[in-house]
Amino acid sequence: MTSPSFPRALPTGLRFVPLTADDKPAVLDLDTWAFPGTVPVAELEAMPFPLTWDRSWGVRGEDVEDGPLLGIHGSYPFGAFPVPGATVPVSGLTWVGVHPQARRRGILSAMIDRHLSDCVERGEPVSALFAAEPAIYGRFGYGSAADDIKVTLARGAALRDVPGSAEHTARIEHATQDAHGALVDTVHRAAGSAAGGGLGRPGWATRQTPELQASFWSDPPQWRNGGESLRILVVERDGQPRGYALFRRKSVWEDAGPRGTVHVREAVALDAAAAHALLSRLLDLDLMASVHVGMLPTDDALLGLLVDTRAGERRVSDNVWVRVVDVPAALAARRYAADVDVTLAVRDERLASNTGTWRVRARAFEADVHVERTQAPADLALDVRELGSAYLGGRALTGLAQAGLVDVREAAALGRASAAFGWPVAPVCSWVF
Ligand SMILES: CC(=O)SCCNC(=O)CCNC(=O)[C@H](O)C(C)(C)COP(=O)(O)OP(=O)(O)OC[C@H]1O[C@@H](n2cnc3c(N)ncnc32)[C@H](O)[C@@H]1OP(=O)(O)O
Repeated sequence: MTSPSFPRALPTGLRFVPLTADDKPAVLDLDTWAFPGTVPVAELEAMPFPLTWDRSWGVRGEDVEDGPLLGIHGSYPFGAFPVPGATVPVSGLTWVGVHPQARRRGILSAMIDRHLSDCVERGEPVSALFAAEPAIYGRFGYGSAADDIKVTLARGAALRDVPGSAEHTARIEHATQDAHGALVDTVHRAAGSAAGGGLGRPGWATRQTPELQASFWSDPPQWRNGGESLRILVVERDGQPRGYALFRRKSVWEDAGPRGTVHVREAVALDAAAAHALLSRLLDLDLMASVHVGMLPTDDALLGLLVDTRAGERRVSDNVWVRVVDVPAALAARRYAADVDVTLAVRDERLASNTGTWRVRARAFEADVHVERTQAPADLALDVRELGSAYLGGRALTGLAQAGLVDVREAAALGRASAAFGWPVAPVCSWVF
């Protein structure tokens, strides 16, 4: 891989500084400037911290030895991030913040170039993120690559019968990393790789570092939003865990009586019977009137269990965004859902080594993928942002073309390429990084 051609420099008078654990108070201070909140920095300092320090950068004045930071960003090392039919090293961009007094001077632009350059150096052909605001990242070549569904169901919402559900036992416990970390990890990974009969769910990132694990499981009262401490519902069959839901209940009392709410942070099941066993119990908790389940894939089993397919309120949100950093490496690393032989003219304003026409050849679902630069005419032309949108198989090239985001030069190629770049399992990440 080659270095980015146009790394943008920081505004005059500013410099990048590598961050260490000693910078934690300054990082938290900047973060609370960027993301206003009510929890004092001193209390945040006592909480587990998710960043990997040697992948984290700050921005300071050139003549300031330490003191306040003006910008920060970091990345998580997702060494095995699921993409269609494979895993790829992905750099999860995170904790991006710029002090309000320093905004719109180009600090983020320089931080992104630094990040992309770090990805290139580390051999991470793809970067992914959750976007705070959708208007920010497209200009840097990130494309929205997946959706998730948040659903609110009334207590007792009717579910279809599923054979085998009654054979599950359930336990409800205080959720802790010590007691449940290994179980949750095992079931979470298994659900990702078993999806689609073993095709795997793209985007299904696992919490790969000890820092991410500790942060995921920490449950400080300040983050509970009036709810109880974190609980876990585990459903088991023949003594083996088959699904879990991490949740908290929130008491609400109105004149008419109890109207409590159940907030499910992550619900994962290995098959339809386990999903039924899980959801039927969540929908039957005393004193609760509704159940909010967040960050489900658009093809999730829980949604398919409802008798009334219009039951509840559903909200679709953008989930992970993808930035292809190294086009040939990224395209060769995934598999394709149909035989394909297509030429793509890719534009990338930040990483010139990606710009050009690429021929992609693959057989359906096979690992033997060929990607090479070509002088042949392009069938389709697109920005690297749209390539990122299509990369996990969740956004059809046909739809992007209809929106004018893919330029179709060879009409017959569009449908074939779209079928190949798609994937039978909807991409999603079940937690925000
Ligand atoms: C992966 C994550 O961590 S997501 C979290 C992102 N962080 C936040 O949302 C916290 C609050 N916001 C901030 O900290 C800052 O405003 C940031 C990080 C979003 C932007 O930082 P800045 O240093 O102001 O960005 P910068 O000056 O480099 O702007 C680059 C371009 O993006 C545009 N831009 C930046 N932020 C936004 C935004 N929120 N909405 C729309 N456009 C934006 C700028 O207008 C500029 O456009 P131009 O190139 O046409 O002039």
